[in-house]
Amino acid sequence: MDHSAIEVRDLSVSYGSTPVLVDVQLTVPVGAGVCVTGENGIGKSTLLRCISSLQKADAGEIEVFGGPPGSTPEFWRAVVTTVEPPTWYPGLTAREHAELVCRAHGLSPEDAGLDESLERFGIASHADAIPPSLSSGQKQRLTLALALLRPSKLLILDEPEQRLDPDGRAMVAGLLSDYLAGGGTVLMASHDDTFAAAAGTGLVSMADLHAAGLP
Ligand SMILES: Nc1ncnc2c1ncn2[C@@H]1O[C@H](COP(=O)(O)OP(=O)(O)OP(=O)(O)O)[C@@H](O)[C@H]1O
Repeated sequence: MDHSAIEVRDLSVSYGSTPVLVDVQLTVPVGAGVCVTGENGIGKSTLLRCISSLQKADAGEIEVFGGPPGSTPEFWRAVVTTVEPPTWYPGLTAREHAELVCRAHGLSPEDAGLDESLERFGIASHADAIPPSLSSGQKQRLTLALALLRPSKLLILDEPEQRLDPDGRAMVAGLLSDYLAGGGTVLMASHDDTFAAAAGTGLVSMADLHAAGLP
């Protein structure tokens, strides 16, 4: 049966008595790139967390590739989310983190292009450092390198451009554009319209996702 990559219907989330998402609707077809935009605090991360199954909504339905998010190993094989800040394994280097990601997905580091990836992301010279010792931008580069090193069908990225320098933003945008060209689906939140356009994603305003206007 054909289904969308993401289908969100009537999603509502409140923090205490404060509604953040009210009857939010969103459809992301397979192979599409969507960038959710909007002011700080409007609920972009909350939406991405719910779609990633990292947060329960108060009401509404979410389907990812036709099923409930987060409930099966198939979901986690298909979906990469960087919505939650990464946790690093104590004492493992950046390269060893990348090796783990490859092997967990049945790939040899050579076949996955680990060295090329570390090179492309500008972290090859820090491959033997542990991630907590990297700068914030280098940590973000490593996070995205790990996200793209493994096979997937859907990327859910919360402000992937944050902390990246202009060259880094252009490089990541190019890789996301390639990911879409290869048939992958991207849902991200961003404050950088230029980055979103370079990545090949279409802009969707968070305010417009509320069926009855903003809460
Ligand atoms: N765990 C929480 N407890 C209480 N309030 C929260 C919690 N998480 C988020 N909020 C509030 O919900 C609103 C939406 O937050 P969210 O992080 O989803 O917004 P955002 O659009 O991603 O913002 P930004 O552009 O700053 O990243 C904000 O007002 C925020 O303070």
